[in-house]
Amino acid sequence: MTPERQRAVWAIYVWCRRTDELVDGPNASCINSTALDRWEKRLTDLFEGRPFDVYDAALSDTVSKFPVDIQPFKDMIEMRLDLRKSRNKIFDELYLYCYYVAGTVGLMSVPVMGISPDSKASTENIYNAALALGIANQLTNILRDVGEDARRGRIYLPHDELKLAGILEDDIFRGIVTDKWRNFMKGQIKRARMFFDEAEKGVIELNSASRWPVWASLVLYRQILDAIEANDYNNFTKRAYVGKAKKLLSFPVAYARVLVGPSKLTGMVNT
Ligand SMILES: CC(C)=CCC/C(C)=C/CC/C(C)=C/CC/C(C)=C/COP(=O)(O)OP(=O)(O)O
Repeated sequence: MTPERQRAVWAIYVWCRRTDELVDGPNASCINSTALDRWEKRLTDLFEGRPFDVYDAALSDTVSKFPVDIQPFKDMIEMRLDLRKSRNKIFDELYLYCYYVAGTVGLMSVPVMGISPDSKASTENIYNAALALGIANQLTNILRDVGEDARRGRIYLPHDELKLAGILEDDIFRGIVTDKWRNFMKGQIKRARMFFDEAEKGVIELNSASRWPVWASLVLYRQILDAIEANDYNNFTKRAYVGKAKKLLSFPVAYARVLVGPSKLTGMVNT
């Protein structure tokens, strides 16, 4: 990415990381809605060019250079307290959680990545693809960390789908890979891949300088799903990850994939 875009992505990352630490970090129990109101006030101040500290100033700089919208940042703050729960009854609840923790990051990123001047796609479709990548990444993150989250007393997977698959919470806490678990995980992985497919349609519509890093990140994160399958769905005690060799191989493949622009590839048809 261009140095300016790199700095902008770092500034967004740092703000998201600080927000995540506030709400989900080691001292989250001391953070109440008043504290989050103060954090949101700092956000509106930095968007208006009045940053509080050097990190806020980095995001102020980004806001002054790219048409970044404040709403996804507010969304990431607004709902975090309500969503800080350790269970999801249905997928809609899990989806909402993924939107606020990761979908928002996709929406924050599009103005920095830039849309190709050759793109024929609607802005809405491109933002939907960015949202889908955030959701896909977060779902993958959740499927990778089932054992780790369970050890923290958290089961993000939809309760109704677990019940339908005949899986009890205790089965997850015990961490035994059964055929029921394998079948359940196959469905979860299939759904996560659907969101990656949705995201793919939008990558090619981005500015040429941004396509490769975004595509590479999509390919790399999606390969975590392959690693879970390769581990025979044991995401209880085995951490699925993409090895260095496979990662390195992914970069030239990703580069070749995005060399052509939206005008030549069947990117996103205006629907
Ligand atoms: C596709 C189009 C049109 C644009 C791209 C838009 C982008 C860049 C989307 C990506 C959004 C993104 C990076 C979301 C964050 C996903 C995620 C799982 C974050 C978790 O981060 P960590 O908490 O550091 O992960 P670990 O759990 O591995 O520590």
